[in-house]
Amino acid sequence: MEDGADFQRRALREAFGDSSDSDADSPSAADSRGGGGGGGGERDRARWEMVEGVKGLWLCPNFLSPKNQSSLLSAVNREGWFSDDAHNQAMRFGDFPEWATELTRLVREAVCVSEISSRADQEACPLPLDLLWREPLFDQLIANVYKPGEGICAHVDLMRFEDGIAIVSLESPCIMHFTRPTTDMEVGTTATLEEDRELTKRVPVLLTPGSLVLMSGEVRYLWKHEINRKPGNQVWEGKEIQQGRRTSVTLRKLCPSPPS
Ligand SMILES: O=C(O)CCC(=O)C(=O)O
Ligand SMILES: [Fe+2]
Repeated sequence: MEDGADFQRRALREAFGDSSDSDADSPSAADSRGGGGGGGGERDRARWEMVEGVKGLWLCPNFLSPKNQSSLLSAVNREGWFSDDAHNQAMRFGDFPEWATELTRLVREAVCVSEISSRADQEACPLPLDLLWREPLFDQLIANVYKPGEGICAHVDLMRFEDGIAIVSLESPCIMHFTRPTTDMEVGTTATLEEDRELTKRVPVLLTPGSLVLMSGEVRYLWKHEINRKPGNQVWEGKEIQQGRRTSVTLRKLCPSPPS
């Protein structure tokens, strides 16, 4: 029997259908993934990987096709936020530019029309359904531009944002590290401080251009994330990643403000 989640997935798939009302400047559902060619309604499903050991962390490496990555990058650049070198971060609250509304729609679609990697629990969903169907899904965006060597310190996103955070990566690939500090309960359960430190988990995740990360629950509230692009810290499968400029778009939802 079809359960509620199956129904919602199917309904959304039908709603998006294979329409291809693509706008040259905004990523469109019709060719958001795959090789970026052809149109004709052919599109790969979003392929999701559950990051082992980090509850609530999901990676979709094929979220945007190369063509859609360049459309999104042009749309971000056209905002003029980064036209002078001194600026490397821009934020928008509430009123999203059209491309960000479209990007939000694509995130929802990628969760609904998806393929879960066989290692993951097939029932698992990259975003809990109550978050997936909230309106709006996101109302705050940050665009970040990083020069080679630049990154972001380990942090948990501010509590003024709700659960359910998305990060879209463009241009240079990078490794994001997730760390979960030892909880008070765990401290002292090992014989030595050295062993205590071992309990601190550190998980690297490769963010390739066009990928999407979703964080909810434990990873959003209990884990820190960090990008350290100083030499020696971006090593994947034994090789140092060649660094170029990296742009990211982070989408979040503000918590309702307390009544005044
Ligand atoms: O640039 C990124 O990939 C992450 C940005 C981030 O974590 C943040 O702005 O809170
Ligand atoms: Fe963050």
